[in-house]
Amino acid sequence: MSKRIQLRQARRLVVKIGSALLTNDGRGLDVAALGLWVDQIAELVSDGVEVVIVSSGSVAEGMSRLGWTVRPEQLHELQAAAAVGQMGLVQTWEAQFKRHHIHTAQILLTHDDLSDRKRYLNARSTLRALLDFGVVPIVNENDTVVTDEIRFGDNDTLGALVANLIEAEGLIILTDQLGLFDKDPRKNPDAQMVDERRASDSGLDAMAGGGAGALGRGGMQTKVRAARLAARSGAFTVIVGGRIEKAIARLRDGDSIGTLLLPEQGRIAARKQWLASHLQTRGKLTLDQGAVNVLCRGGRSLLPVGVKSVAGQFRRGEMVSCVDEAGKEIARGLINYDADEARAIAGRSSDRITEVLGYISDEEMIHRDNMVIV
Ligand SMILES: Nc1ncnc2c1ncn2[C@@H]1O[C@H](COP(=O)(O)OP(=O)(O)O)[C@@H](O)[C@H]1O
Ligand SMILES: N[C@@H](CCC(=O)OP(=O)(O)O)C(=O)O
Repeated sequence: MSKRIQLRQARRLVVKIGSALLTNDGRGLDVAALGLWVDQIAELVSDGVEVVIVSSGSVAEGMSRLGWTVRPEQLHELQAAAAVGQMGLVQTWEAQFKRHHIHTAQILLTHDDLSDRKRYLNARSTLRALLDFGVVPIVNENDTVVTDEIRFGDNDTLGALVANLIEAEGLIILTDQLGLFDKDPRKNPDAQMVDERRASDSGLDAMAGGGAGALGRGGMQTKVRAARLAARSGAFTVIVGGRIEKAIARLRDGDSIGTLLLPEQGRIAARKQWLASHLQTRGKLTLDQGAVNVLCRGGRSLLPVGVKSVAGQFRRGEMVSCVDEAGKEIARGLINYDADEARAIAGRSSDRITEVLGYISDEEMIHRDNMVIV
């Protein structure tokens, strides 16, 4: 069997696990299965791989704890079930990772959090800090405060958005089927599994038309869509059976299990394209010659010390243009400070930011990952 290099080389991964798998098809949290995934993820972590888990199952687990056998129609009942079930989910993840002396953290997100630039940067900084500390974040939708998402949303999309957010190399979607089939295998016993495709392949849509299982929200359609979303930041997606023995460890070894959906372009090119597509700039930073030279060499962040003046009104997370003293545009990027704060720290060394602002969110005015040289 040919080996897949993508997974062997990955340093940062998102692992998304669906409701049916996590809750033993709705019978209650499958602690044994969860423990086995944790063992494999702990091995990745000790290998130096950074892992974020996107865990579904709060509604299913809440229903099971409350003794409900039929999924309620009322939104607030679903939200109540999610709140009850989330307790069990995070407790179980925490207890299982504790066996490996790994800390976990609960992150509850809504789609809005990731579309608002400022909150996007905040979520990104928190997740990055957790990963730096060797913690495994456990992400789910914040079902208490969302309305549409609990009905139409799905964690496949959330998994892809998190992969974009942390610039993961790959998204692993564990589900109750062995992978993506050319038609719904529950209804078609002759269905064939897809081994590898481009995520953009339009032929995938017809295959994934079959709807979700009783507990899941998305089915394969949302998984294919998630793969396309992940591909926008250059990440690959694997859709794979979570009940396959040692699925995660085997993927890491490069085994061709499940379906691999590939991006069109690499991560750096994809990120630059994404940044470049944010055409609207909200402000302008004029840089001194030293900063211009450093940025033009590439691969470096912009520090406040290299900024001579700040024009415009903008908020943290918005796109600004960086120009040289003659007004020629050098770079664009997502700024870490509001306009007034940027004005206050411009020209100063980063170790004075706390003294001037009373706090520090980042040492850089614009981080190199959030900047494109023009
Ligand atoms: N082409 C397909 N290949 C595989 N599964 C499919 C396909 N079309 C529809 N499905 C259905 O999608 C289900 C998985 O989606 P879902 O229930 O949302 O899972 P999860 O809880 O893992 O997100 C499978 O049980 C399967 O019946
Ligand atoms: N926040 C919800 C997500 C539901 C969901 O997306 O389920 P799935 O399709 O099984 O991943 C929950 O935890 O139940």
